[in-house]
Amino acid sequence: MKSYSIALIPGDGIGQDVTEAAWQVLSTVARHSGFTLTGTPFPWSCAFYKETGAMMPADGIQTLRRFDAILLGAVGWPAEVPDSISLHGLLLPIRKAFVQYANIRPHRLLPGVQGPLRAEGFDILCIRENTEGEYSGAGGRVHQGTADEVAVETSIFTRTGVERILRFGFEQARARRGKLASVTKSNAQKYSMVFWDEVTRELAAEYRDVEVTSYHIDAMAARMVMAPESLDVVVASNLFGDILTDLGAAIQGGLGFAASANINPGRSAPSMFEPVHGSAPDIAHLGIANPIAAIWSAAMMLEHLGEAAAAERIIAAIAAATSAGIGTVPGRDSTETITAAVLAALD
Ligand SMILES: NC(=O)c1ccc[n+]([C@@H]2O[C@H](COP(=O)([O-])OP(=O)(O)OC[C@H]3O[C@@H](n4cnc5c(N)ncnc54)[C@H](O)[C@@H]3O)[C@@H](O)[C@H]2O)c1
Ligand SMILES: O=C(O)[C@H](O)[C@@H](O)C(=O)O
Ligand SMILES: [K+]
Ligand SMILES: [Mn+2]
Repeated sequence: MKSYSIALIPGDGIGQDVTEAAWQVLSTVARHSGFTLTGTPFPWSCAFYKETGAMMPADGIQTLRRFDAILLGAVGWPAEVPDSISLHGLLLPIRKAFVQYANIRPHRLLPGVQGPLRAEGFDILCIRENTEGEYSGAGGRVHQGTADEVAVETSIFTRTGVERILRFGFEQARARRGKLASVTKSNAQKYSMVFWDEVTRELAAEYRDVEVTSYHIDAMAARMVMAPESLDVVVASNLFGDILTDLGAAIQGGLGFAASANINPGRSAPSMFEPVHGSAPDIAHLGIANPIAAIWSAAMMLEHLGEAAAAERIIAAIAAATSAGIGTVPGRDSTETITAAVLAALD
């Protein structure tokens, strides 16, 4: 029997609630599908930071490397640890060290879910560059606390990084409806984003079957609201992709529905699967977090591991639950009720 070893990092706040739900679903689907999953939990989080002074141990990356995949909840507890420390201490080092350069985030309405838009038939795949750009962490501060204070933070765009994410986008578009939207702000950012547009045009010559259009980020934000059906695959830099995918989550009914996969396409290291949302301190441990985003992310993990049929079973079970009206009204159904409905649909 095939067996997969999964590193579980529930993290903070509702990350813990939804990872528990996703693991229940994974365990059930594995039982029905003829493979085994072994989960090894890691308590790396803001609480761990408070105890040890680090978000993960010094050999954390080395420890994770031997797993087939990582399932993560959310990282951040801003009341106690600055977000810049928690993000740069756990999530970003994993994405970078494991070359998870493609952050894939699907945005579509599940059956029974009423989004805020009149549009219903959209099916967007956002692909966010996940290792460099605005998240490079290159910068510094001088004269801190004085009137002469200076803060600099430089975006870094490399040909390797830009080309590989665009190529990934073209490939996804080719496998879907053949349309790629490349998002920049090359009117204002005249070096990095002009470079991104140039590489887009270079690759377009190789992918003549894909219809590629370049948009500015501001226009894309409006388009996702006004004409989401006009979009297929959307590829963007790290920060632009981050922002657009919370917008994507909003048009699909909320952050409780938005799944994501941090993929290492070359498979030289494990990929990581997590909902788009954060630790939601406002609802943490109240038992009302929507686990669907995390469960959908778990399905993306199975698909990546080669268990496509089991992944489809999970997506179908989520759809069965939402079709029956479970989890479709924000805040109404408990995490437990929604999880139970998905589990029941798997049986
Ligand atoms: N990838 C990650 O781990 C990740 C992502 C985003 C934010 N964060 C961190 O999480 C913390 C909180 O950030 P934030 O408040 O900006 O964003 P957030 O995504 O945690 O929450 C935004 C809003 O959406 C709601 N929400 C989010 N997920 C939900 C769910 N599953 N069900 C129901 N409602 C849900 C929250 O209650 C909140 O009102 C910060 O520390 C931030 O840095 C981490
Ligand atoms: O990448 C980020 O900015 C955060 O982890 C989070 O907002 C996300 O979208 O993953
Ligand atoms: K998350
Ligand atoms: Mn985000």
